[in-house]
Amino acid sequence: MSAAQISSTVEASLTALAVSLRGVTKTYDNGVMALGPLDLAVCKGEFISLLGPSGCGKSTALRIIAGLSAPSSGTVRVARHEGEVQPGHGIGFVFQEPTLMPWTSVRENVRLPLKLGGVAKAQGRARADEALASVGLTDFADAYPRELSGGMKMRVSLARALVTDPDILLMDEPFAALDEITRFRLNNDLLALWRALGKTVIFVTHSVFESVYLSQRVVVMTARPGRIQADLRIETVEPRGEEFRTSTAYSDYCRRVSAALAPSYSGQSTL
Ligand SMILES: Nc1ncnc2c1ncn2[C@@H]1O[C@H](COP(=O)(O)OP(=O)(O)OP(=O)(O)O)[C@@H](O)[C@H]1O
Repeated sequence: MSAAQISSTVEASLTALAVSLRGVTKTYDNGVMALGPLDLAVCKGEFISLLGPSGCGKSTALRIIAGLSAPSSGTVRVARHEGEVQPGHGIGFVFQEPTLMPWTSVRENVRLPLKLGGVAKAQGRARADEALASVGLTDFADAYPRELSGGMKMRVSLARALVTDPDILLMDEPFAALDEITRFRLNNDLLALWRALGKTVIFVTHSVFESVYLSQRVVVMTARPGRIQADLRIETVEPRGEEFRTSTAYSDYCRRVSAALAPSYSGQSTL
């Protein structure tokens, strides 16, 4: 292969990446070494889960990708469909807590990022309604957060993250506080949205089962400072559904991910 061919191959593989972290470390002001060095590459349109013991730096990694926190060293690259941008741009973030404003309607909660971005009210309301439709909450646009169940609040939070049409969705244990039936339903709805919208998703979870069910890749992190312990590809027939959740392939993957996680909790505690 000629030098020109090699360089165009390298360029093509870089443009296919949504997120790339190289040698990223994070040491907080209190001296806690939270992360790294962490190397992680996520392709455009990929759905990956980050799994690891409590305190290993999963949220820190998401915050760095979102541009909410600066790495102590290393490089972070984030790309939108049309090219590279600063960390934080073209990104939607869903937190574990829905963090809705209780004094205003569901529609106004979802419109907030557009309002902050200066989008005109009528246009913002139309886009908020579209985002609410995508999460099945059209009939609740005028409701107040106190009138919603936990699962519905999380759907609103997801709609608020989608309303700016980000290419990358960062999700930090979004379903951890929900009961199992609601969680399974939201897992299925999230997969349907991901297939329909073609977003890149980086999903933090403590659940081996959830990570295997949702992701194309499960990235297992070591105990703090978090590094990559294992990177497992989950290959199965798409679209996924209850057939996959109850299959032997699913339990085999869960066993493999659990085995990859074991060194993180069988060593000395860093909690
Ligand atoms: N702002 C901060 N200042 C100081 N230390 C911090 C800060 N944020 C996080 N840490 C520490 O950094 C480490 C990693 O935290 P982080 O929240 O990223 O881990 P995590 O893997 O997401 O944890 P969990 O799974 O419990 O949510 C922890 O030891 C935490 O106490």
